[in-house]
Amino acid sequence: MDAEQAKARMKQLIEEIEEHNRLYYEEDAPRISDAEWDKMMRELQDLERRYPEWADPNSPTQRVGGSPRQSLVKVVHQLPMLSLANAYSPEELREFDQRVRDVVGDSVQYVCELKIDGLAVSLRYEEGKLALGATRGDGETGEDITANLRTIRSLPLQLKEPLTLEVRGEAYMPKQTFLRLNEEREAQGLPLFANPRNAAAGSLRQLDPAIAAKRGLSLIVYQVAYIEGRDLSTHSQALDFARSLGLPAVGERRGGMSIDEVIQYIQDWSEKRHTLPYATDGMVVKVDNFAQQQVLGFTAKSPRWAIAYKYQAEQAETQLQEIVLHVGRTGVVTPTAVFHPVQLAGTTVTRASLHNEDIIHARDIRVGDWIIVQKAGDIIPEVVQSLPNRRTGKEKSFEMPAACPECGENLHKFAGEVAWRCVNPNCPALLREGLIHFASRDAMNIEGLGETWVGILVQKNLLRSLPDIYRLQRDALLTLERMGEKSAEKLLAAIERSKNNELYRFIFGLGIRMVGEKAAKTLARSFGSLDALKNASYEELLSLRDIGPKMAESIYQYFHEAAILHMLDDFKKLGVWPTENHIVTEQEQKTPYSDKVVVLTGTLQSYDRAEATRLIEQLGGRVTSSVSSKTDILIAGNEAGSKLKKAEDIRASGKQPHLLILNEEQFLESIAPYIPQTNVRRT
Ligand SMILES: NC(=O)c1ccc[n+]([C@@H]2O[C@H](COP(=O)([O-])OP(=O)(O)OC[C@H]3O[C@@H](n4cnc5c(N)ncnc54)[C@H](O)[C@@H]3O)[C@@H](O)[C@H]2O)c1
Ligand SMILES: [Zn+2]
Repeated sequence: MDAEQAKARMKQLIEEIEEHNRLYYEEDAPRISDAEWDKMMRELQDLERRYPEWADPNSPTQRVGGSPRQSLVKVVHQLPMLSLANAYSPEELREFDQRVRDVVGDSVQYVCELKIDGLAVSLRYEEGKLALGATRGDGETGEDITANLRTIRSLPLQLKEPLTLEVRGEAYMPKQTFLRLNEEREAQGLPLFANPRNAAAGSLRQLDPAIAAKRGLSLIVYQVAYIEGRDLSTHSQALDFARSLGLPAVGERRGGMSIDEVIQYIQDWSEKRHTLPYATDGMVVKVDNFAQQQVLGFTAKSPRWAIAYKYQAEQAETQLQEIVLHVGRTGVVTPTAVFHPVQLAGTTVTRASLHNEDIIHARDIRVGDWIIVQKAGDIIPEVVQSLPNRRTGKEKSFEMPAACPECGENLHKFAGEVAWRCVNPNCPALLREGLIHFASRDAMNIEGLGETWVGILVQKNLLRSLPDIYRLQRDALLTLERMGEKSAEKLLAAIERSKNNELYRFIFGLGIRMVGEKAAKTLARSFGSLDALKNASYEELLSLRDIGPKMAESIYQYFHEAAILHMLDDFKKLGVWPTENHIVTEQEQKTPYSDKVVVLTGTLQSYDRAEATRLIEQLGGRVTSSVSSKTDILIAGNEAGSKLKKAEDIRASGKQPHLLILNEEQFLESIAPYIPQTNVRRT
């Protein structure tokens, strides 16, 4: 490669890496595997080393993470939050050790800690109380996620001593929780998270703490950045002290090691780590002594006193036996690879989702092929590639059938989608999955009506639609094998009880495409009844908080389908027609903002400008940008300046004596009765 080619390649790599960083750090939805990303990054680092004259000072090799999300309040870190340099082999660890000893001498001792795959957060306690929690962001500026972090049970809100300090840690989603979350999302037809790290990041970086609270996140503290009035001399000591204060300091750790011992320790954990409840992707090696750390210092991107050893994703070769198809609740037909059992990251694996037809063809995967499988993020099995040179000629290319494997109707592919769907509303697969979802805990919560009984009841023709649940009779149930008197009564009682459910549960249970629990709550609160929701226009739907054009379209279409309207009639006749008690609509209820002219100034901690604007508009107000005698309400956040002054002047001058000036707290109070409860705090 000549210099010109190298220059072009570097530019191309930077562009690609930046796009993937955006998807990964800002959207929490990576499109390539970590291994692929690491490879690009290494190539770029290598080129920059060989052609320093072309190296871009703003290259992703010189920067940490991504930009903070616009909708969240930004936090400037008092001490920057950095990334870690990586090592992929014992040789690279020895090189690291050499660099360290060149600077601080041979007395150095290392601490090793398992590297949990989550997201870095910084936590500030003031006089023992949790005061601020933030994401890493770009290392300099992160996002305020205090409200979400408060919902993590392993995190103390109050330390055992009233100290002011800052610690860093990894917020993560345990493996089981992650798998369950993705199962739920799949059932709801929502996009899946690629790995626990993205799931944890996605949960913490959104605006509703109620959602974070439900996501079962956990946290481990791996660094004490600062403690007021304490002299600690080693990292190990600092973590022990953090633990004594009640902080969940990292437990899988060992100190006092030479580099040989470090390499052995890493080896010892390479298999054992799979038995931990959380996903790990490496081992962090740190110089223990703070004075030595200080001498070593930092690069722009990472400390020179630490390095992350990354474990290779475990891979295995096996033979693909068949590709089976599963029809989900939304009708999406997903191909799954079934192969000879292999051991991967501590479990026996026999299947892996192939996601869709395009992926199968892009990776040229044929039935009968030898394939390489691995666990992505060491959790979800995936087929990496086929091994074409081991083919015998008997392998068969996969072809998506034209008809649904469950009902035989033609499958459809919608514009812009890669998935094939069964759109037959009477497809037994759709019916079965739909019933399971309707009865599930977060929807109508009908205890006893799980996968097994739904399967049986559908098979026996006792359930042919959702409303059929409310037509089940005791006698019919008792004809079923393994259904005793007691269970039948319990089931019928649970069904009866569900008639009194909140409206949102019913809306969520309907399984409208893209409508998750949160959107269902918004719809319930905004429309108050199914009759109103049924008749909502596309524009009305679109005007709601959290509902974008695609979702609005999906809801609108749903309620304009004859079969659906027929089904809703059925529900109504059966007395299943929940309504919302606290309806909020502009027409029915005047709010403090109805017909008011409102100006926002300064920064609010709870909402960004766009959101606050939308809220006020939903409550009937009109938001303008400048203060005048027509202004009715001024909402003044932190650092409110000239507009606040002008409003005070106008009020004092008598031109608009009723001009109301609210600080953030008063603003929150004024809107609280009209928005869904979001202040979920542990008690
Ligand atoms: N697939 C993609 O598109 C894509 C894009 C960008 C980044 N990535 C992945 O992200 C990685 C880079 O991200 P990064 O900069 O966050 O680096 P990193 O995750 O490799 O290492 C730094 C992080 O490790 C974490 N950590 C866990 N345990 C720790 C401990 N005991 N001590 C110190 N830190 C600990 C901290 O959160 C710290 O910020 C890449 O290796 C790549 O795998 C993937
Ligand atoms: Zn079908």
